[in-house]
This record gives sequence, structure tokens and C-alpha cells, in this order.
Amino acid sequence: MAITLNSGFNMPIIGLGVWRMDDKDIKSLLINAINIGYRHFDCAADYQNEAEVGDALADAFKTELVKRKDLFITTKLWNSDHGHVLEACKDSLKKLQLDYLDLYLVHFPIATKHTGVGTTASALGEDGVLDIDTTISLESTWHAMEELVSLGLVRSIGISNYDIFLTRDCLAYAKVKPAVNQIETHPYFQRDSLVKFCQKHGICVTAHTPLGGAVSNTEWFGSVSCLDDPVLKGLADKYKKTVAQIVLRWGIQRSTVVIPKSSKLERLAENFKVFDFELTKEDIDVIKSMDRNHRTNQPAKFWGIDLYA
Ligand SMILES: NC(=O)C1=CN([C@@H]2O[C@H](COP(=O)(O)OP(=O)(O)OC[C@H]3O[C@@H](n4cnc5c(N)ncnc54)[C@H](OP(=O)(O)O)[C@@H]3O)[C@@H](O)[C@H]2O)C=CC1
Repeated sequence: MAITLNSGFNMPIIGLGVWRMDDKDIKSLLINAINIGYRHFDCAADYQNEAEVGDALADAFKTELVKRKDLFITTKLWNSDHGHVLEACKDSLKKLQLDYLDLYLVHFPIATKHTGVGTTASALGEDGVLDIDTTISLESTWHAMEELVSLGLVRSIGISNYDIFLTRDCLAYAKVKPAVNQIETHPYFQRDSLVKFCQKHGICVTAHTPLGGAVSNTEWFGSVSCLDDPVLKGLADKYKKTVAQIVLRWGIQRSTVVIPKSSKLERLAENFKVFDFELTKEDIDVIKSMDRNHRTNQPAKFWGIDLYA
């Protein structure tokens, strides 16, 4: 199943996020994922594993497991690269061993002075606060992203972690509208206004952290996992599905694209088996009532700024 983006290209409604996959496991995880049916992979320069993903993809093409045209590959422009978008995109393409990207996203609506792709911590200045580059506007970054489409390096461009106000601004200055806004959203952090605002303006919402992060973020940002929620467990029993499947199906039924990450083979398969059942309107309402404004992924807080003020 796929969603047609405002660029005219189709994006598979489920993808595999590759953040925090062990480098040594990436090839086997991606090959297994392709065998299961995944055709959409969500990467980022900041995940520092584009080269490993590129090796896995090269292998899949060489062995004719899949053709390039049948995959949808996303990667993201890091905060320190807003001033050199073309070089950053070319660098990602080189590492991924691709000649075009299906989707290139501005990872965060923030430009930092710190050079080089790195972990969030490496973007902090000596005072422990994010080293923001105030000479770069999000508008100039966006126009550089648009240029990538003209050059044929990228099919669709989008934004990530933009709130309603930043998205509205982007729509005002965009010559090429963002095709996607990739944001954190899951049952504990539903962001209905933002999701509806994007969808109303033809921007597809991709749900990052669609399982609520589970345990993946605890050491960085703390986490309460919706996968342990008793009400969701009850729904899982009712549908004879797992909680993860209920949560992903809910994401799909609200027309968001979901990109769960798993480094476990059995979970890759489990997370993909969400097309053989449908949640009733009543059960969707039950999940709707679970929203608790709980953001799992809080890099901006970690960086010492309030990105979402
Ligand atoms: N644009 C942005 O700023 C961001 C984008 N992302 C993207 O979103 C993707 C997913 O986000 P992520 O933070 O990993 O959060 P997820 O919501 O995908 O949760 C991943 C965690 O859930 C566990 N898990 C996966 N499947 C199951 C299952 N069926 N049952 C129980 N536990 C499960 C994983 O463990 P295990 O691996 O052991 O299975 C892992 O700990 C990232 O890989 C990245 O591509 C994420 C954060 C920010």
C-alpha cells in the first residue's frame, strides 16, 4: 500500500527506520526486510550508517533481490548542513550508492554552526547550548532543497519536526511544496491539529517514533512506552494482534505513513503484518482518548533550546 505524494510519486505506507541499528546487522536486517516486503527505508546523515545501508542496497540490487525503482529511500539533511545542501545531498547519495533519493527531508528546523555530521551532542557549543547559525534562514535552506529537485538528485522534498507555524511559513515561501512532514506521533502524542493541518495542505505526514520509541530512547530522553498500555493490550487481545500491530494499524488508518524500527527479525515481520485487519471507528475513538501529549523524542530539550515554544 502506498500514498501518492503531492510530487506525484508513491510512498509505501510502511517503512523501516534505521536509526540505532547496529552497523554489523544492517545488511542482514535490510535484506530480510526486503524479503518480508518492506520497500521503504528511512535513513538520515545523522544516523551515521548511510554507508552500511548503501552496502546492503548495493547487494540487494546486485543479487536482483529488488530493483532500485521499486524502493523508496529517504534520507535527511543534518542541522550543520543547512549552509551546504547540495554537498550534503551528494555526500548522502555517495554513501548510499544511489544516483537519486526518493525523498530528502530537512531533519530539524534549525541550522547549527557546528561542522560535520555527528551526534546531537556534537552540535553543542562549549556552554552546552546548541551552536545555532543565525545567518541561515529556513527559507534559504528550502530553496536549496528545491534546487535538488531541479537537478534530478531528489524526487520529493520534505520537512521534519516542523510544527504548524513553521509548516505554514514553509508553504508561504515554497515554490515546491513539501511533500512530507515527518514528525513524532503515536497514541500518547497524537498531534491531531498538526496532522490535520498538513493533510489539509496536501502534505503527507510520516509518523516517526510510531511505536512511541519503546525502549529505544530511554538513556537519552526518558520514555514511557505505549506498548505497555493496558487498554492497547486489551485491543490487541480483541483483534488477536500484538500491541505494536494495533498502534501501527491506527497510524495507517489516520493516513499517516509509519516507519517503525526493529533490529529483531521476528519483529520486522510482525510490524509488517498490519494489512489484514481494520480497527473499528469505536476502537479508533478509544485510542484517540489516550492522547497525553507525551513527546518521547526530545533532542531540542537535550540541546538546551525550546524548539517548539
Ligand atoms: N525525523 C526525526 O527526527 C526522527 C526520525 N526517526 C525515524 O523513526 C524511526 C523509528 O523511531 P524509533 O525512535 O526507533 O522508535 P519506534 O517507535 O520505531 O520504536 C523502536 C523501538 O521499539 C522496539 N520495537 C520495534 N518493534 C517492536 C515490536 N513489534 N514489539 C515491541 N517492541 C518493538 C524496538 O526494539 P528492537 O529494535 O529491539 O526490536 C525499538 O526499541 C527511526 O528509525 C528513524 O528512522 C526517529 C526519531 C526522530
